[in-house]
Amino acid sequence: MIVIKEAVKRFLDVNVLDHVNLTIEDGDKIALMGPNGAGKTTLVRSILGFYHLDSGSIEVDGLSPIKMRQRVLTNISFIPQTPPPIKLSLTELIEYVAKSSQVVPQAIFEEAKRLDLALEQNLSKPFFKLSGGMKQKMLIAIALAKKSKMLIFDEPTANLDPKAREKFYNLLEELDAKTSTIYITHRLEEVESLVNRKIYMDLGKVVEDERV
Ligand SMILES: Nc1ncnc2c1ncn2[C@@H]1O[C@H](COP(=O)(O)OP(=O)(O)OP(=O)(O)O)[C@@H](O)[C@H]1O
Repeated sequence: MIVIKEAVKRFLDVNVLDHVNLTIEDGDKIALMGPNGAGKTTLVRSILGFYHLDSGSIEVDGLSPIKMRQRVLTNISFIPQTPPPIKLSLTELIEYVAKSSQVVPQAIFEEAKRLDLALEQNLSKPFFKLSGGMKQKMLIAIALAKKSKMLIFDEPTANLDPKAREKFYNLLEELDAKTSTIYITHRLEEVESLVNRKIYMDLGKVVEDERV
C-alpha cells in the first residue's frame, strides 16, 4: 500500500507536484493520465525514491522510499519508456537480477519466451544494443519473473509491435489479483480493460480519481 500525503516537489520554483494526496491499495490497477508535463513521471519517480520531496510524505508499505530505497525497490518494478543504457550483457544482467532479487534465471527465460523475446540468440549482447522493443520486453520479463508486488509501466507499449502488444496484455490479464499496477499512458483505450482506477493529473495536482 502506498500513502502519499501533501506531496510537493519543486523544480525551478515550480510545483511539479502540488500537494498531492493519494492512497494506492494493494491490487489497485491504475491508469495514470494527464497532459505532457502534468507531473506523472515525477510522481512515480518520487514513489521509487529517485526524488526527495520538498514537503509532504510518501510511504510504501510503511517505509520511506528515500531512507529504505533498497527494500522498497525489491517489491516494485519500474519499466521506463526509455530503458537505461545498461552495459551488461543479457547473461550478466540475468545473473545480476538472479543474485540481487532471488529470482531463478529460468523464470526470466520463461517470461521472455512468453513475450517472444529471442533471449538465447542474444545472451552475449550488451543490453543497450538491443532494439527498443527488445529492451522493453527484457525489462518486462524481469519484472514478471520477480513477481513484484507492484509494476509501474511508463507508456508500456510504446516500443512494442502489435503482436508483442497483444502478448503483453495477455500476460497482464493473468497477474495475481493482489499485484498492483500503474500504467502511465496517453492511450486509455489500451489499458482500459486492465484497470479499476483512472487517475488524471494536471499542473502537478490530482484532478480526478475515478474508480470503475
Ligand atoms: N529533473 C528535472 N529538472 C527540472 N524539471 C523537471 C525535471 N523533471 C521533470 N521536470 C519538469 O517537471 C514537469 C513535469 O514533468 P513530468 O515528466 O513529471 O511530466 P509527465 O506528466 O510525466 O509528462 P509526459 O506526459 O510528457 O511524460 C515538466 O515541466 C518537466 O519539465
